Amino acid sequence: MRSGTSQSDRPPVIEVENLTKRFGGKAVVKDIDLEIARGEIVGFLGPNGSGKTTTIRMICGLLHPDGGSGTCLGYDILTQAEEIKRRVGYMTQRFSLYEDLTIEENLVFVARLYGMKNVRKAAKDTLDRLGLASRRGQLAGTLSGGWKQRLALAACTMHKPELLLLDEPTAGVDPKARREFWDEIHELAELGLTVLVSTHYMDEAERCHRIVYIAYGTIVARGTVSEIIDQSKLTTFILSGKGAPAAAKALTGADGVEQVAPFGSEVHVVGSDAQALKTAIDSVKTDHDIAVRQGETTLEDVFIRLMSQAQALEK
Ligand SMILES: Nc1ncnc2c1ncn2[C@@H]1O[C@H](COP(=O)(O)OP(=O)(O)OP(=O)(O)O)[C@@H](O)[C@H]1O
Repeated sequence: MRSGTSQSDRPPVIEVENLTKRFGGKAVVKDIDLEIARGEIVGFLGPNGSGKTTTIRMICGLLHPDGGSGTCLGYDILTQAEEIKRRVGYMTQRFSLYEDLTIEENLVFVARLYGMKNVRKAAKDTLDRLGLASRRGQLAGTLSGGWKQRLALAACTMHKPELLLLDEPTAGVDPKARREFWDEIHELAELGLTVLVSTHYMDEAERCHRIVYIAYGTIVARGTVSEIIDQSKLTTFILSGKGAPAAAKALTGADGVEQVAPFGSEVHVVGSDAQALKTAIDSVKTDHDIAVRQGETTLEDVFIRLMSQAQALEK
C-alpha cells in the first residue's frame, strides 16, 4: 500500500452500476449495483439461474454488458477488459484444468497462459506451497474433488491477482475439504486479495464478510449475515415432541405460516407476522402433543423467503 493511503481512501475493487445482460431478449441480470472494497470476502448467493455467473463474467471482462457501467480494479469494464482479465483470478464452477495432464503440466500451462516469465519456477513454487511436489507427475484427473479445487485455486492465483472471482468453487466437495478451501480463501484475503465467491452453501455464506443475494437477476438483499437476518423481520418457532410431524402438516399453508421445515425430530415454523404465526401455532397446540419454543431465524430461512418473494414478483 502506498504511504499516506489508508484502506478507506482506496477506490473500491469492484464498482458497477445498473449492470444489465439480456439473452435472447430476456434480461437475466437487471440493473445491478455492486461495490466491493479491497480485502473483502463477499458471498454471492441466489437460486439456480439467478444471474450470478453472468454477473461475475461481466465484472471480469469475459462478457460485455448490454447496459450499465463500472470499474473493476480501477479499469473500465466496458473498454478495458484485457487489463482486467490479466489482474483477476477466475475459477469456474467445473474443474477447469486438464484431467489428462499431470499436476505439474497443468500448472506450467496456466503459468504460460498468464504470460509469466519463469513458468517452471512458478509451477515448482506452487507445487511446494500445496505440498504436492512428490505428486507432480500424477494426472490431475486422478485427484480427489477437494484436491482438484485446491489445485485450481492455486493455479488461478499463480499470477498474483488482486481479485479472485470464484464461481461455486466447492460444489460437490466434502465438508472437510470445503473448510480447508475456505481457510485458504481467508489467508489470501489477509494478504490483501479481494474475493467475490458464489455459493449455494449456507456455512460458506457465513464465512463471508458480507453477502449479496440475487434472485431473478435482481439483488434483493445485502449485508452481513446478522444484518440480513435482522432485515428479514422473520420469526421462527421450533416444535418438538411426538405430535410435531402431524402439527407440521396442520400448519402447512395456514394463515401467518410461511415456512414449515423438519430438522431432525423438530420442526421449524417461520413467518413474518409474529402474532399471526403464534396464533396459528396456538390453534394446533391443543390437538397435538407438542412443545413450542422460539428459535433463531437462520440464513436459510431468510433465503427461502427472499426466493419465494422474488418468484411471486416474477410471475
Ligand atoms: N450464454 C447464454 N445464452 C443464453 N442464456 C444464458 C447464457 N448464459 C446464461 N444464460 C441464462 O441466464 C440465466 C442466468 O444464468 P447464470 O448462469 O448467470 O445463473 P447462476 O445464478 O450462475 O446459476 P447457477 O447457480 O445455477 O450457477 C439462466 O436462465 C441461464 O440459462
